[in-house]
Amino acid sequence: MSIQYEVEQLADSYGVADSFPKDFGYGEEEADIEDSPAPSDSKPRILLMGLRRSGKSSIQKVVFHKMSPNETLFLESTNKIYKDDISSSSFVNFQIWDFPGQVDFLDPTFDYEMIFRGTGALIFVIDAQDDYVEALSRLHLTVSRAYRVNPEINFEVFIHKVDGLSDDHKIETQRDIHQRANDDLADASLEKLHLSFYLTSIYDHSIFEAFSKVVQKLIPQLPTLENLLNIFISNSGIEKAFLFDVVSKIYIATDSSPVDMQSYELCCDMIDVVIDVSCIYGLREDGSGSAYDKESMAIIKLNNTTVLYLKEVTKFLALVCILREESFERKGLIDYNFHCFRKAIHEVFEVGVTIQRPTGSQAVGSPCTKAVALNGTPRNTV
Ligand SMILES: Nc1nc2c(ncn2[C@@H]2O[C@H](COP(=O)(O)OP(=O)(O)OP(=O)(O)O)[C@@H](O)[C@H]2O)c(=O)[nH]1
Repeated sequence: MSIQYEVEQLADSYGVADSFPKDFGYGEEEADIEDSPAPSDSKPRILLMGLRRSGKSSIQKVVFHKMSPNETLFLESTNKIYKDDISSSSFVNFQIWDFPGQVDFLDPTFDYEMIFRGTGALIFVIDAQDDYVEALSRLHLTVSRAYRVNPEINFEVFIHKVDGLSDDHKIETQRDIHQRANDDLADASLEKLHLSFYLTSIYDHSIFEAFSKVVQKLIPQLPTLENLLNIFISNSGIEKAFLFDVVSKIYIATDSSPVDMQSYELCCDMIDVVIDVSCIYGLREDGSGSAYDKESMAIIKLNNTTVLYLKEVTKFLALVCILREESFERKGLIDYNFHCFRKAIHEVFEVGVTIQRPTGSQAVGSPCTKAVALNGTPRNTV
């Protein structure tokens, strides 16, 4: 498909400190930000668990560190818990803990009570290209332990590496894993424990889509965001709108019309184009400046009368819309509605920050640890 694009004023300045370094600002292990509301260990966390070589580290590297899928072939096995704090450059203020495959619950040094108590979501990764009998028994052991400690955890199962399977085989594998995992829970009288299943691969957008759904469940403001998006698109003649965390390309909310993978992929690709072009042409001569800032916006006109429209919402968030060319003729109206939408989003997250502030760090184990803290609005820009 040939693409004609205009990228306007991609970057001006957010200051050197806010510029995107090569990995878009993600720190390595446990990089804590100075004005972080909670000490790094009490931040809500997402756990990545599963058997050895199931693909846990690859998922984390591809989604949050821009590693290309082929490079994951050279990843070494993880042999201790790897804590990745992604709050300094992402909207979502959480930690991801990547576990080594062989976590032993009987090991007295493994304080699983402490770990599960502060957990928002537990992602269990199953290698769909391998025999998954052992993975299923490990899944059962892990989720039943975790549920006893903290029934508030969202349990997510990634049936991973499905790029190697045919479409029929994918459906059959998902059905089989779903059936067996739930039978095991029923046998243990744990019917209330709900597992969600996703077919994923790092070689396409499915891993970003699945991670988006996991993160969305942890955002308390989700219904408000969806509502705002619905109002915005219905008053602007827009077909679909996604609110993206720019760095990870996770969408944290969309309007209530169904998501089709193609639209999502198109929007992800647009973010890549904007950031890449901006990194080349948007920085100052001395290389300072930021690839994404308040001025960031882009319009891409496709040759099938579809228009993609991207605009900055906050330091970490962008709105990407899909609309028809004829609707785009009323750009003034869209921009006015966007202005109101942006203001509302800032208000939603300002309230969130104000509510979080008096309590300071969240008490580990309190019900609110399920919800991720959000970097929705930069405090000094509203
Ligand atoms: N085909 C395919 N291979 C994948 C996918 N994800 C990961 N892999 C490969 O699986 C292998 C193991 O990946 P890792 O990410 O190291 O697995 P891990 O679960 O972190 O392993 P441990 O650190 O030993 O627990 C690597 O060779 C990856 O390239 C996928 O979606 N599809």
